[in-house]
Amino acid sequence: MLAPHRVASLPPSFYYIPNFITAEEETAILEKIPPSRWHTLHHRRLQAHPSTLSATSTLLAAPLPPWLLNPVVKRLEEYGVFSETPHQAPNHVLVNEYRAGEGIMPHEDGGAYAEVVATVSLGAATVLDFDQDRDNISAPFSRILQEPRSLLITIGSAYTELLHGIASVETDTDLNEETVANWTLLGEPDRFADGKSERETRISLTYRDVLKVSKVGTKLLGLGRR
Ligand SMILES: O=C(O)CCC(=O)C(=O)O
Ligand SMILES: [Fe+2]
Repeated sequence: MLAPHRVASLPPSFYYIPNFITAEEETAILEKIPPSRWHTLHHRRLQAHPSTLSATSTLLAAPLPPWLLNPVVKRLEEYGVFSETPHQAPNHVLVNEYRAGEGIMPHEDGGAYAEVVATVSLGAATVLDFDQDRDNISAPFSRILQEPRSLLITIGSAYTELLHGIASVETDTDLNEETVANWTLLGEPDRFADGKSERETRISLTYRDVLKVSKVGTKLLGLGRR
């Protein structure tokens, strides 16, 4: 079921699904994001559900909130996205908010998670850059354009071995079939016909399966929520 969505030009395995959720579902999720849970960083805000991982990259077992489960996790199940990870389902979601002009420095994600990452984009489009080494971050090895309501799935070592980042720009430029790996999979390529995409506030939901889960203490200490 995922095969038609494979980004053909890229190793190891990227899949891009435009309109993974509807505009109504997008609005409903955006309205449910709890304002009290934001951690403010230099150039973005983020929140982790059900909680931030411990220093040993362990997750305290707790369910994801309903607004993160429905419809996204149900639909991921239909596509079998997490069917081969240790818990056969995502157990952790990072919510990142970027305003126009904000991004995330090129980084690798480390080994806390199974090698399946599913990212839902809300609110606005952005461009994710992939690079093979830190000395060459000005010329991305590959770029993926993520439209609002789309799903990007990365399977394999891409997130742990490739640097990925989002440039801190107000406008993404030079977008075309040659420079954007998922161009032929876009839902509305005509919107980018002039090669440009203006940034607006984008919220991403990054679904992952954390490998180490601790069931101890969640009930006893009431730590399930943070
Ligand atoms: O917002 C995104 O799409 C990327 C987020 C990311 O790379 C991360 O949180 O590690
Ligand atoms: Fe990352």
